[in-house]
Amino acid sequence: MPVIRPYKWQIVPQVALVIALIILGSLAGSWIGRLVIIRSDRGHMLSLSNQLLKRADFVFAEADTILSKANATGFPFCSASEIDYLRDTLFDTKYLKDIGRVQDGAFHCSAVFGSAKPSPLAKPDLATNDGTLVYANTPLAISNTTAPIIGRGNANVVLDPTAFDAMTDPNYSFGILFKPPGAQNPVAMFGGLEAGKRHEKLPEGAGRDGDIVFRNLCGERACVSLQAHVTDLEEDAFPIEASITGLGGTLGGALALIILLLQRKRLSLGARLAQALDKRRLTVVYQPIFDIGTNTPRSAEALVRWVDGKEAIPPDIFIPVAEDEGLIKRVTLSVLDRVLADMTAFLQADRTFRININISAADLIDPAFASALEQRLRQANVRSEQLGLEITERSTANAAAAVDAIRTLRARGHRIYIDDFGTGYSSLAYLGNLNVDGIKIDKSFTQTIGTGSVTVSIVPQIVDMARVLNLGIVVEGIETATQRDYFAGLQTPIDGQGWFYGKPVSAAAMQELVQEKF
Ligand SMILES: Nc1nc2c(ncn2[C@@H]2O[C@H](COP(=O)(O)O[C@H]3[C@@H](O)[C@H](n4cnc5c(=O)[nH]c(N)nc54)O[C@@H]3COP(=O)(O)O)[C@@H](O)[C@H]2O)c(=O)[nH]1
Repeated sequence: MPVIRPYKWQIVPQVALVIALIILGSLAGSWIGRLVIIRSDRGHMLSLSNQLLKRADFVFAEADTILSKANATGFPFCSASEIDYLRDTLFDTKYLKDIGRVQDGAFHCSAVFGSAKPSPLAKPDLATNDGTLVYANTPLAISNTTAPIIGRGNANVVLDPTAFDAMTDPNYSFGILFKPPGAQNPVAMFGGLEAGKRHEKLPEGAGRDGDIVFRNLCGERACVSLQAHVTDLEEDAFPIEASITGLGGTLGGALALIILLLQRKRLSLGARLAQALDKRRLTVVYQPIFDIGTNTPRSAEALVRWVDGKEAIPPDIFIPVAEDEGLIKRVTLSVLDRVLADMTAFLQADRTFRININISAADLIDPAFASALEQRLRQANVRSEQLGLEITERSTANAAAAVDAIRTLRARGHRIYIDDFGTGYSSLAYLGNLNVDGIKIDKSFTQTIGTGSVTVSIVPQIVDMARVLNLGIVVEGIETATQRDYFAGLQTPIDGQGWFYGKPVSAAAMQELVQEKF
């Protein structure tokens, strides 16, 4: 009987499972959330730095073009017509605030100021060999702001200090650096990051340094340095991470509930089976086994059936439950009881006929099993030779115990067959040591016959080896005449079982079929 534990001892592991899966789900969710966020941050940094670089290259290219134009206006220096020309030119630019004319280190006129009193130019932050002068942050006369200025020859241009404002992101700081041809180091012109500061590992690179993640990249005329504090990114991503963590926890909890429901269903199947056994509700059908050569029935396999209310529960489902719940020995004996109730008279009338029942590993190694069989058979006046036992390869895993048990059962007169042969791990040599009477070749081999499958090619080898080891052969799952003919052609005594000979039927129908064939 299954051990029924008190309710409180059943509930503790269930609650523990739910909590464990919620925690595991949350941890997995948090881990996935962080991965998603890191990936999305990386993607965002890459795209933002590319956009900034594109804009920077455009701004500096525009400055370069306009400087060339301003140096070659063709008008008299700072004349009204030159100033008009500069104004027209400025009007067409996108990121310039002014175009000025300079001479002998002094500013003379510009598009915005017109003609002015010459004023000396400040000291540039960078002067290159080709005469480019770079002013990173120059106070503007027309407003309180500062702006970057680039000069060359007798002209200079004021760059729009807001050129990158539309691209700012509160979580990221950037620096836009101008890299004139021939300059050793670029000069920071826009953005909060200044040239030469930590993390500006220019020219190229991306990575993490302490709390800071950075990405630096350079184009033709400009370099971009983009950085963010990991803590800011994490803070910003917190709602997403929390949602994914919550989702993970919920999925973990749902999984735990599904496991518990399935477990409960399985447990309740066990309880229902125990009840069916108490009320003797299991029945048996019989499938005849024929001598393929003579086409005569020699034995039959008893197959258990369980109809619970209106639901027919297949043995594939309830036998494993019976094995797990410690009910399998009761199932086996109840099958035997049913076989004896159905077949005793028939077996007494034909002492050569045999019924096979399926037994499990637990039956095989149970020292009381052989006696339980003997007692029932004696009472019914049925010979041990008339009850065959089918065991699976799995149930012989404990080889030493299996060998002993098989020896005992054979000594009492039972024939022992290895069922579903070929689906497990045992070789024919291993079967030689087990000392069984025969093998039942699994129906999966039979079904490949006539299909050209390579699996067919090992069937003759199995048959030959079985012959060498003096093992009886039963082929399962014969459904067609082609399959039957194939085995008949192997010129060795083989028994066959399958729908071709007859489906599993009631005891009365099976007896009728056998009597018809004799
Ligand atoms: N421990 C016990 N196991 C048992 C018992 N009764 C059955 N079983 C095992 O359950 C598995 C499924 O059995 P079942 O649904 O009864 O299927 C059997 C046949 O109906 C089926 N079969 C027979 N001929 C054919 C065929 O031509 N084609 C085809 N597709 N199927 C066919 O095969 C099953 C018989 O298999 P086997 O036992 O390997 O000979 C099954 O593993 C049973 O063993 C029980 O009382 N105790």
